[in-house]
Amino acid sequence: MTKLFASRYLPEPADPHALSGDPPPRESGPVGVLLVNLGTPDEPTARSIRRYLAEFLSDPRVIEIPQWLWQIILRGFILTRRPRALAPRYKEIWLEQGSPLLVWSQAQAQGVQQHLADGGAPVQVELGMRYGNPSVAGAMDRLRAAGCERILVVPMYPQYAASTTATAVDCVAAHAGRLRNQPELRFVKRYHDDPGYIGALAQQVSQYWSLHGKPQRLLLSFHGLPRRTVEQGDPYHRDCMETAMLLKQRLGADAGLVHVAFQSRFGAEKWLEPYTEPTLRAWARQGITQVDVMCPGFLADCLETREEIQMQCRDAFLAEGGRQFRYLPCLNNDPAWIAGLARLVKRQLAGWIP
Ligand SMILES: C=CC1=C(C)c2cc3[nH]c(cc4nc(cc5[nH]c(cc1n2)c(C)c5CCC(=O)O)C(CCC(=O)O)=C4C)c(C)c3C=C
Ligand SMILES: [Fe+2]
Ligand SMILES: [Fe+2]
Repeated sequence: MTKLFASRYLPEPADPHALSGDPPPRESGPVGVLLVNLGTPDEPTARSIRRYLAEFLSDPRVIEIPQWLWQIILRGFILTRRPRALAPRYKEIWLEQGSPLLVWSQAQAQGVQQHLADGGAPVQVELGMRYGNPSVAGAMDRLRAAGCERILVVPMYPQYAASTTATAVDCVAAHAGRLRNQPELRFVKRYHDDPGYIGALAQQVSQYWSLHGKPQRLLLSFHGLPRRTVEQGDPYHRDCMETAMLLKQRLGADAGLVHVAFQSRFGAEKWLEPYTEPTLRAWARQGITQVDVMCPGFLADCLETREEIQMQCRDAFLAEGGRQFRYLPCLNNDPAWIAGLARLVKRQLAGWIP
């Protein structure tokens, strides 16, 4: 019977004491921490970008229109043009070690691992990408192979959204669904108000201002979402506004200095407003000449921050008469942020580590 059918589950490492009547005490492995980020192309080439976008944009959590219709549009129009248009934009931001999103996410995983190891916690940290490499399934398998019976999943999005956080949870659950011997799983939902996160953002801004002076306005640019998804119950907009309010409070900023906008609109539908680039253009036309822009929802610099904000939005602001556009980088490997993330992870591991 067993030889006739392949198992529907993935093979497990054999337990040498299975079926023994008197097994020795179990050896406890480390606790696993799985940081999940979005993913990025392997190379800044049209071919690699096409593979990435095909996976990303086929996720029904990201594009909610019926798949039969969407796949016609995606395969017939988007994947035939967009990858070639994006390749030079990715090339401009590519780092020696690879895509910035991957490089910074790896640095964050290593940094948290180091902090927890220094604190004596028996923890193994892995990075998994929702789309592309290194995959979530591969990262979970590495943790299982290291003996992790418990895994804390931390989506690398401080503000919860169905198209980012929930799809990361789905992806972990889908892999767990292929396992016979599942690990115990915990998921972090959001940390948009976490003191370590807000403190690291505030410190970055205030240090910059004490060195270079304040601008007329600081724009906090968050990734957008279709407005409809928020009307249907996605809590993302409120999370963003709460982050902005807390950051404003921590900065002790004067009224009118800090503003919020939403970037990276995709498609014809209405997205969350105000939109980042039109806001910057309008400000320049109204006579605002100095702006600082930061993207607090992105923990790592990537195409959407380096190219869309630092290059495209800068050009738009200057073209309309703006004089000084300063982009404040994402938290990346900022030591205050890495320490804050390690504290957050430790808190979430309560009961799992001493
Ligand atoms: C089309 C729908 C999209 C939704 C909804 C969306 C939400 C969303 N995305 C991020 C973070 C990132 N997005 C990135 C790139 C990117 N995003 C979309 C589309 C949606 N995003 C596309 C098509 C792309 C690829 C680039 C492009 O074609 O314009 C990235 C950068 C990846 C990189 O390689 O550098 C990030 C990060 C969030 C946080 C979010 C919802 C809150
Ligand atoms: Fe996006
Ligand atoms: Fe974009």
